[in-house]
Amino acid sequence: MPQHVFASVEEVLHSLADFFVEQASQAVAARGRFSVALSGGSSPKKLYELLASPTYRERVPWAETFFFFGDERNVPPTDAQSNYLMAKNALLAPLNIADDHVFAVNTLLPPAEAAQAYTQTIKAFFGNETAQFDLILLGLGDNSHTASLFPHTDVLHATTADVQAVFVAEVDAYRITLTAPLINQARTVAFLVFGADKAAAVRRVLLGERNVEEYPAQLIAPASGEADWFMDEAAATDLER
Ligand SMILES: O=C1O[C@H](COP(=O)(O)O)[C@@H](O)[C@H](O)[C@H]1O
Repeated sequence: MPQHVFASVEEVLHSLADFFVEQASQAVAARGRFSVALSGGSSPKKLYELLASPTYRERVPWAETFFFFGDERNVPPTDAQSNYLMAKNALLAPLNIADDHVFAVNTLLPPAEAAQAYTQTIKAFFGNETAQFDLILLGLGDNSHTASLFPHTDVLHATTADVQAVFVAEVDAYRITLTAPLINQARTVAFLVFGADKAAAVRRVLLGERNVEEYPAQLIAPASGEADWFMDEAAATDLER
């Protein structure tokens, strides 16, 4: 598992931003476009702001970049909990990304319908080819969830590469998420994790006994190779002992 561990969060973010630039350039050179699924939650906002900053904005082929979401909260796109809204404010609006390059989950539909519609959106984008994102960004919750693959939820048993709605008792809400089989089809997968509160989860997922019900992020095993982990020393600290 390639691990990129740095002392400061700033260094982690720069390393992942450089990785993003590299993946985007390679994808555009090889296939003429770059498809990326963004993560939500608390960690990626700083990455998106960095990518939109003067240091990076000229280095990414934004006109050829197409944005999807790895998971979404069941809230309107104007809600502070919305992953789409966070990405819009931090990345998409500052870069003036065209609307037809952004594929958000339609959360105005009931969750199961929103998931089905998003599956169709992804299928239509990839056409006759396998739905293989160039890059999927992921985070890790302190309970070892990633995307909206939460411990002990039905979606952990999904065998189809699609999008599903899942009721998560722990947050008392529906989430809409790419399934692990769909994530594992990606060309590259990158986790962004920082903070000491994630250290135990990092250790459980990377070094713990296999127990995907308890540690859902263990389901992530891209067919194309191993996922890259971008972490600060605080998050990686328990890997040493
Ligand atoms: O992959 C993801 O992980 C997070 C957990 O990240 P956190 O930074 O909020 O702890 C998850 O909730 C998020 O929606 C997802 O895209």
